[in-house]
Amino acid sequence: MGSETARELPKIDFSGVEPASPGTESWNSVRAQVMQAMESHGCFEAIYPQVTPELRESLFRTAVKELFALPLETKQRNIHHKPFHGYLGDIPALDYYESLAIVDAPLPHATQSFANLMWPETGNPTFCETVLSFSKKVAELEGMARRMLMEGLGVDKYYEDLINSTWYLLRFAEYQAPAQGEEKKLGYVPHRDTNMMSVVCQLQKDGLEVQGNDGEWLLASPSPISFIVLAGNGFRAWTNGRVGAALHRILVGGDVTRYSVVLFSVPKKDFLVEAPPELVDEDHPRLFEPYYDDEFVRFCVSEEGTKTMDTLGAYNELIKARKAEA
Ligand SMILES: O=C(O)CCC(=O)C(=O)O
Ligand SMILES: [Fe+2]
Repeated sequence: MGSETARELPKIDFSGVEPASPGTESWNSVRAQVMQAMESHGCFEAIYPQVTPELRESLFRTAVKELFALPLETKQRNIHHKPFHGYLGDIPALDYYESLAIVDAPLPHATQSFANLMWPETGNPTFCETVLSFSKKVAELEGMARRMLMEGLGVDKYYEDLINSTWYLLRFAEYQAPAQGEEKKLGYVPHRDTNMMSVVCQLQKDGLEVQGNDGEWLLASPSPISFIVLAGNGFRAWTNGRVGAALHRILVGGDVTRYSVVLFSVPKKDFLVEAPPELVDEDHPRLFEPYYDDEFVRFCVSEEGTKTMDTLGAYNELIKARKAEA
């Protein structure tokens, strides 16, 4: 016994907790599970029926479908100056992958201007309504998980500051099925997210895999009411390594095209990612030099950054070397 259970991601039920309920018994019990899962795996599966299966269905069957069916030139209007914040397609090593992103998705004007760009004649009100209610609810889940972790680490006094210093990016991705009969292919290379936390929603059961501590890949298999919550390098740095960033990848196989919608919490441009003093002491020396997310992302897409699996570690060495030179 045990071994099969241990191969699954920790599963945590958020159905009884609400953003306004810190301190309740159910909040505290979920918080203990979140702490344990994040410290051991850097991720967990969240059961979260607050996003109903109906909302998920309309997101994937209507909004996402309509979006990817647009002509390539239209999708390419989704431009953003920061790498990985706009349209992505035709990327070497990501042969099956295409994606679009909305910066500040939970804000009505941001989703509306994205829709105006994609559907200039109508602004697609149904798309906006679905995407807005989805991203607002998922942002609440991210906020609760982040708050619980901060409480668990004794640094929740920074919660409001941190929420005000991050914004949300919503990314829609399509992974083409490889030719029929072929074996599974890498849809997205193994990586750790650069941002604070990511919440993955997928319609199909498989695709996303997370590396366990023993190096084995664990298949995430969320249900129609669950999500995968992953800690990224931003949160790893901010928590001085108390929370590890989950290494993950996407495998695609069979003849079903995979779709995902992921909400990322991202440090704002002027926010210095730096562990608070409460998380640094003799037993926990400071692991990472303070940095700005934009510069870290630029490093991650550079030749040097793409050569390493531990982007944060390599970037940190670079900052230290630059400081020593100065
Ligand atoms: O598409 C997914 O499910 C996740 C992709 C991913 O890991 C990412 O965009 O960082
Ligand atoms: Fe990722």
